[in-house]
Amino acid sequence: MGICVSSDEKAEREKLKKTKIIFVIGGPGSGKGTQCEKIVAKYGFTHLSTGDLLRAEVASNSPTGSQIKDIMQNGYLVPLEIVLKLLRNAMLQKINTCKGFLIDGYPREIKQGLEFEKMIAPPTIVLIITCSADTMKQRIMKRAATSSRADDNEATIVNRLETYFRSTDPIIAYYEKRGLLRKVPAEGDADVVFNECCKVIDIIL
Ligand SMILES: Nc1ccn([C@@H]2O[C@H](COP(=O)(O)OP(=O)(O)OP(=O)(O)O)[C@@H](O)[C@H]2O)c(=O)n1
Ligand SMILES: Nc1nc2c(ncn2[C@@H]2O[C@H](COP(=O)(O)OP(=O)(O)O)[C@@H](O)[C@H]2O)c(=O)[nH]1
Ligand SMILES: [Mg+2]
Repeated sequence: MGICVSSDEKAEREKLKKTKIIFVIGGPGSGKGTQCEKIVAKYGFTHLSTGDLLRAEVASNSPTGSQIKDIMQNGYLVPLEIVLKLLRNAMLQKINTCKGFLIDGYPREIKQGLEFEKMIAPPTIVLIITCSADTMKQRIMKRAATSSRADDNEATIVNRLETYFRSTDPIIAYYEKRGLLRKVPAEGDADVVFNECCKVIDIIL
């Protein structure tokens, strides 16, 4: 028996396939959010941070929110169906007006990336922002002073870094092999990092 796909759904899929999609990955505190903000200002892309979508879900006190609250507070990964559903809905809300998507903090494991391709579309490129664990730690501790994020504390940072380093090597290898990976070193000043991001983005426009 064939699967019935409505014409609306087909149209949605087609639109998503035509849109530019940039995955922005990098460790906690590497500067993903900062660079995305700059990219939005220059290129008019739509920025969707998976972390922000999940935090909004927790703040809404929905059943899903209470299911994921502790996972996030401890720095572990949320089940991928939950992340993907929130992401797809957010993309569909913007699909008619957006010039392209920056998907910040996604994928966290290869499986998240594969499911995204099945449900949505392949990414145009994968931008990885890289700096040392020490730099990430310092940046998060600085952000912690003003962020009021439940996971911006020393104990959770250790877990977040561990989760990141454990899952990222396979992601890098996977997208590198497909020729989609673009590496931007991020030890320096945010404006210098942005210059490098622009070089990568200008090529896909
Ligand atoms: N694709 C994603 C994105 C986020 N998370 C969960 O949401 C938390 C916060 O994600 P994010 O805001 O992206 O935080 P960090 O990776 O720590 O990055 P940063 O603080 O640098 O933005 C993660 O620790 C994880 O529990 C997840 O499970 N899957
Ligand atoms: N020196 C420097 N600091 C940065 C850079 N990018 C971000 N920061 C700082 O590091 C902290 C974390 O940045 P954020 O964009 O939230 O990183 P994310 O966790 O990867 O989204 C913020 O307080 C920023 O001010 C950078 O390129 N250079
Ligand atoms: Mg962020």
